[in-house]
Amino acid sequence: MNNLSSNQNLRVRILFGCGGTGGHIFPAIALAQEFKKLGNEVMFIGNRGGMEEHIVQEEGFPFRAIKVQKLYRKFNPANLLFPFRLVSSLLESKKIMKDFKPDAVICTGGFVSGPVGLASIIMKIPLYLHESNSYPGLTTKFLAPHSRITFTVYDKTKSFLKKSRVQKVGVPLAEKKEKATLSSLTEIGLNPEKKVILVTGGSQGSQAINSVIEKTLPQIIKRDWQLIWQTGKQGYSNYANKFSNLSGVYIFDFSPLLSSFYRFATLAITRAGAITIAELEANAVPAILIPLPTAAENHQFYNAREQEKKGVAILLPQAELNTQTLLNSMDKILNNYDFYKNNLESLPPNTAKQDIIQAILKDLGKE
Ligand SMILES: CC(=O)N[C@H]1[C@@H](OP(=O)(O)OP(=O)(O)OC[C@H]2O[C@@H](n3ccc(=O)[nH]c3=O)[C@H](O)[C@@H]2O)O[C@H](CO)[C@@H](O)[C@@H]1O
Repeated sequence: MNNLSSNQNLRVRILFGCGGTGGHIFPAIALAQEFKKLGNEVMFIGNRGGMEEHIVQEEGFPFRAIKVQKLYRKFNPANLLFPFRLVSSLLESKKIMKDFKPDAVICTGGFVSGPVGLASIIMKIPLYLHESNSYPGLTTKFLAPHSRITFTVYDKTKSFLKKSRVQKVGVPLAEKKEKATLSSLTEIGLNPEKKVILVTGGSQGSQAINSVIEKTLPQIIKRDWQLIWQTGKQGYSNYANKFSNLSGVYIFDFSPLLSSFYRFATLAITRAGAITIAELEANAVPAILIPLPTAAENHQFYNAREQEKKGVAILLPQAELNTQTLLNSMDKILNNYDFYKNNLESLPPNTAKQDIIQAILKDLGKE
């Protein structure tokens, strides 16, 4: 057998099911990029109208939309539609699988993972899961007993997935599209000589963080610090109207350039989403983490607590968040900057993508 035909035998077709928030979509994008580089074929299923629809297609991957109904944890009239939508989205997923004929299905969370994972179980297609959070989401808990491997990030997660084969790997980080020219802060109107505070509320932005940043802005400017500020879509035009012409402030709703901004950040003020935390580590950026209090089972708090224990971040609960506590936390990091930087730089490298792909190919007998 020549090399080409033997490689063709090793190629696999991978179908991803993910959606809802960037935190569920980007780990799948990361794996898809890597699988594709190795010559494999990939496809995505996501919710029609969900943020995955444009993110996945912007990344150049084939995308098929299904219509899914989220099952809310608390009573919500929309839950009445759930059984009907589950059946129809399951049939839609099965149809896509019959056409695409995947060797494996990978679900990285979000309610769209439910019907996609379920269809793969019914069709006996090997299912793999990735859970970025310390406390697993509903779909992960439901699907995990049927997955070949459930990949996790935190030690604690295993205790919630007792009937599953679990492998701890970390968060696969996507290669974000870079504007090749963003090589200096001057390109976004900032001064490379001055300190830069990066504010990001995760893929959807954070109103609580935005509001305290607005109040703290005069002090930030007085101290001659600069601000790269992601507001999220909600409230963006209001903040942009007020502050986009202010010297030392670069404001945006959502940007594919976030990875560039990490590179220029002296410190960051963020929620405690799993992907944001992994990106902060990869870019060695000390952070003030303000966990989203309504996150399922308070998982962002536990994420942030782990980071504080490692000496790479400060946990600032939202209930204590105000201009003074924020400025105190910034000062604490800036006054002990070497401590935080050294701890970040001593972390082991993130090899989650490679580890997951190796484990899946081995499990499929394609190594
Ligand atoms: C509200 C909510 O349920 N949040 C959850 C969601 O967070 P969320 O979707 O906000 O995810 P993360 O904060 O973990 O990551 C945000 C992602 O969006 C990207 N980004 C953000 C802003 C921007 O302008 N450009 C950009 O590309 C970041 O680089 C990152 O890759 O999923 C995470 C992983 O399951 C969970 O830990 C969070 O608790």
